[in-house]
Amino acid sequence: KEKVEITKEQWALIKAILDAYNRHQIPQDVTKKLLQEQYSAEENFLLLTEVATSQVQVLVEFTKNIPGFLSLDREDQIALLKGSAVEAMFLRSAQVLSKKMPRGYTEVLEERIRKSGMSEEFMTPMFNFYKNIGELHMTQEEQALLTTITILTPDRPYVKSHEAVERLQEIMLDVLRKLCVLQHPQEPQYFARLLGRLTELRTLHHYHVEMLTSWKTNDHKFTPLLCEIWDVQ
Ligand SMILES: Cc1cccc(C)c1Nc1c(-c2c(F)cccc2F)nc2cccc(C)n12
Repeated sequence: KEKVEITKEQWALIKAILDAYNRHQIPQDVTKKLLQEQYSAEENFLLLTEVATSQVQVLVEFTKNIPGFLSLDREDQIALLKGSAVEAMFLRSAQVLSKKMPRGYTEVLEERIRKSGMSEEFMTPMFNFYKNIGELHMTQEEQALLTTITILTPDRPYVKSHEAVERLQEIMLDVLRKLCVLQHPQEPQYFARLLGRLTELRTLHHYHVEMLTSWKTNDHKFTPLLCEIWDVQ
């Protein structure tokens, strides 16, 4: 039986990332609107655009608090954010949709997604992902670390110092691996299952690019921040 030891420094890292992850949540006024506004495809899409924009803002704040991230090359920081945003947002919305949020927020969000004029071919894999994440019953620490590992993916477009990002990601992977062994002793393959979700995220990322194009074609409006993060004209 492998003896797993999490060092003092690694506990401090876990705590810093978890605090940042919990500190940066979507503002109440945005989530309140989800419960109040009426249901039409247009209204649902508008609300999801607001939630998406808010999720990007929350993501940028969270990323700035990842230990070591601000020491990376400035342009690489931008490249990592642009390259990982939708994957981190899929993880964040999966966590919201899989746990029972207060006041039926989860059901309302799901309902609005299903009735926002999104094509079936994207809806199915997306809700499949949400179900797969839900079945993992990840702890808060695991969610925050998995999001951090997604952001610190070295092979995003335009990343120059590949090694510097890889080194940082490896530190996080080692912490997550140990945490999984300690928190899921009955499931030796749990860490591997978590990493398998990162592969699923890449597929959803490709679907998302197509979604953006089809929304654009149907003349859907985005906010300037969403246009900037996903290079939409
Ligand atoms: C907030 C939300 C939650 C679940 C599903 C969806 C479709 C959304 N909304 C959007 C997403 C998006 C995301 F924010 C998280 C996950 C996957 C995503 F497709 N991306 C975009 C891009 C332009 C406009 C919107 C409305 N939009």
